[in-house]
Amino acid sequence: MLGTMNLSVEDRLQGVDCRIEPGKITAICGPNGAGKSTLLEVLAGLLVPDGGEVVIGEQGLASMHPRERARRIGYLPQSAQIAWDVSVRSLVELGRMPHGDHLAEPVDRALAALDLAEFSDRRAQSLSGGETARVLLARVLAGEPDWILADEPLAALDLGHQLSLISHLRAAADSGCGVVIVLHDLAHAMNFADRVLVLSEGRLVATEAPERALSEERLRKVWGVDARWLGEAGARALVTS
Ligand SMILES: Nc1ncnc2c1ncn2[C@@H]1O[C@H](COP(=O)(O)OP(=O)(O)OP(=O)(O)O)[C@@H](O)[C@H]1O
Repeated sequence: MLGTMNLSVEDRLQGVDCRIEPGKITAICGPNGAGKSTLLEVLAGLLVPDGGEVVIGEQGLASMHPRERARRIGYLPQSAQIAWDVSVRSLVELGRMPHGDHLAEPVDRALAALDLAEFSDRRAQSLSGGETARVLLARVLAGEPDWILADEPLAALDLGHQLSLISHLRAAADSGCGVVIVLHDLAHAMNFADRVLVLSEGRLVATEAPERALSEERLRKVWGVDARWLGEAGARALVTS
């Protein structure tokens, strides 16, 4: 379990209590500035809250050794860029650093999962935005963390790679990993997440199954949008009119 108790960060998050389960995909949704990235950074241990705490299993995140934290949590920031002039494979291998080993198998698996085997020898800095996003996620997967925390991982991907990425995140969740993703695309959250946390102005206003968390009434209240869900469970589309 990854959870927070009475978390606060300046005027960005207030009194956030959440409990996130392993083996599931949890989406964090909310309007711009609601505090989604802030919550993810705090969950990853990259931002120290002003109040409250983050717990992972039975342990407070603050008391965990940084190497242990890096082994347990793989974090993918929003719009990340690659600063090193190295090959794609070398970059993905950096995911093994917290383990202090050079195991090839998890690196090969991560490269294959993200359709990157043919890019292995390319210079990482020569990739397109979407390819870069896939390489950075492959680095996270190569570390085989218990938790994957990803901020808008679908944003730079074309539709085919979005769906492929979602299926790999689902496979990670099915193998017991807890997957937490910030998503602006509410249809993706509705169709692919097991739980949805909704943030509004720094407060958590829902932690529920997607159908309830993203009800039409909540879209009106939180996003200020009149929209309707069409289609069947698992294949919903959001229309505005
Ligand atoms: N480093 C920072 N210092 C102070 N305030 C910040 C900082 N980063 C973000 N904020 C503010 O905190 C609030 C929450 O920001 P955050 O990035 O968590 O929102 P978000 O929900 O992820 O937004 P978006 O959908 O636009 O990415 C915003 O009002 C933002 O301006």
